[in-house]
Amino acid sequence: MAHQSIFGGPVFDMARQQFESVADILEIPDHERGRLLYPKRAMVVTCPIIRDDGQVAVFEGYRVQHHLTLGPTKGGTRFAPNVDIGEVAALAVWMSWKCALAGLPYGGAKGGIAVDPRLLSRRELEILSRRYMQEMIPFVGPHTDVMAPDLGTNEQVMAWFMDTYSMYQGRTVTEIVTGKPVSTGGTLGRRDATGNGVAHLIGRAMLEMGMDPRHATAIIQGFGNVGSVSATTLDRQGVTITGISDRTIALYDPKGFDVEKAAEYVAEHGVLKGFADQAEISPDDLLIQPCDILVPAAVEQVITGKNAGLIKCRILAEAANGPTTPEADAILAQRPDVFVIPDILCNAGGVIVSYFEWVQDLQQLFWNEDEVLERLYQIMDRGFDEVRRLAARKGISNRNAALSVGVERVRNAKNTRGLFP
Ligand SMILES: NC(=O)C1=CN([C@@H]2O[C@H](COP(=O)(O)OP(=O)(O)OC[C@H]3O[C@@H](n4cnc5c(N)ncnc54)[C@H](O)[C@@H]3O)[C@@H](O)[C@H]2O)C=CC1
Ligand SMILES: O=C(O)CCC(=O)C(=O)O
Repeated sequence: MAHQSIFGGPVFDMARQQFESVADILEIPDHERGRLLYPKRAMVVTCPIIRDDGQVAVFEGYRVQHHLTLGPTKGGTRFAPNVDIGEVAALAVWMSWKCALAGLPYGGAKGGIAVDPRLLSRRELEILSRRYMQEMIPFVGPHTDVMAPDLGTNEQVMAWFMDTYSMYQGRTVTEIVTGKPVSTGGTLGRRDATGNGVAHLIGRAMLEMGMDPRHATAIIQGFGNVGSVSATTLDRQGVTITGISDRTIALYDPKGFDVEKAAEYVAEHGVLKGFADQAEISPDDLLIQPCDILVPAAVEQVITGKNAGLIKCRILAEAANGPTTPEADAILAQRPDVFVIPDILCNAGGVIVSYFEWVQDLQQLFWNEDEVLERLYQIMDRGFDEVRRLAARKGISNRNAALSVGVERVRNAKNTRGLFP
């Protein structure tokens, strides 16, 4: 970039550093780098709503479309208090490499509203969701940009997005968002897809390392959609879940937790606090307890230069986007005892099944759950094999291998289309 970009901040800086490392490995010339890294389009909207007490509150919303070279852009929408344009841009960049690694015909996008959804009533949440989609209408479309759930959003929010867009069009447009309830054009298998995919690839890593799930322990940070499904799926495979946490509490018990019960508790109370408070541990300490599998499934930048040397897992399965900083990566590069399943590979199950949902909505032809799962695992296995082969051949980390495949696919498509696609 010839001038200071508006895309900055610690999370975008991470995406930029990762990209530069991989661009060096791939020997991408300088003149191609800015075009590959910086987002194509970004939108900032102001969403006013009338609160239940009659006061007007104003929230800022964002949507960043990273590249449109391979098809529409795709990615989730995040409702969280500290969302900003830099974070959303980084998440959009990661979506691009993730979709390309999985071979999906999409560029990456991400959106969000700077709001704590837990502080809104259901009515306020609905109005804000609808207002955000209304503001985004000129910017999105089933062949332009297709939203999905992310941190702080869920199937219900997707249903409101779809309904708002459809009312504007005067017809039902289910293919405008994915991650919808099955009753309104959603696909079987999407709700559990990300966590299922995470558990599937942990299974692949355990197989490669000769580990028996029945003798393995796991610690999961974050107990929302992705964390709770990863935990319950691993539990069903025989893994003992010795640590769980959310934003309210971290719990550790070497004997293991009944994670089905924990999920029921969270479904009823919204948070883990109160579930097994006698096992409370500090959130920082949870991450450095001995375990075979550590699954960050919450927010960015939790494995850092400070704790990367202290974590005691054999598998680090990045269910969250961007949980590991470049400083931590440098430390992990000196730790062959830790097998990293990088985020763009590990959590790709969500967008892969979103792609299936979009295809089904476009065709109005719906698949059964076995078909969804079979195709999901096929794509995830292909990605895992590709990453492991490239990492071995080039002697690079799994993260650099995964990013190399994604970045190179986008680069090839851009170069084949020409300079101004
Ligand atoms: N929902 C999806 O399909 C996908 C989500 N992801 C990523 O997975 C991660 C989690 O997303 P979801 O489960 O959908 O969100 P969610 O909103 O359903 O759950 C988030 C969980 O993390 C906890 N949490 C938040 N801040 C925390 C902190 N500082 N420490 C510990 N726990 C914290 C929350 O209390 C909650 O339990 C995010 O990084 C998201 O980008 C990635 C791919 C797809
Ligand atoms: O399902 C999707 O389209 C995107 C999910 C997502 O936001 C992610 O993979 O980070």
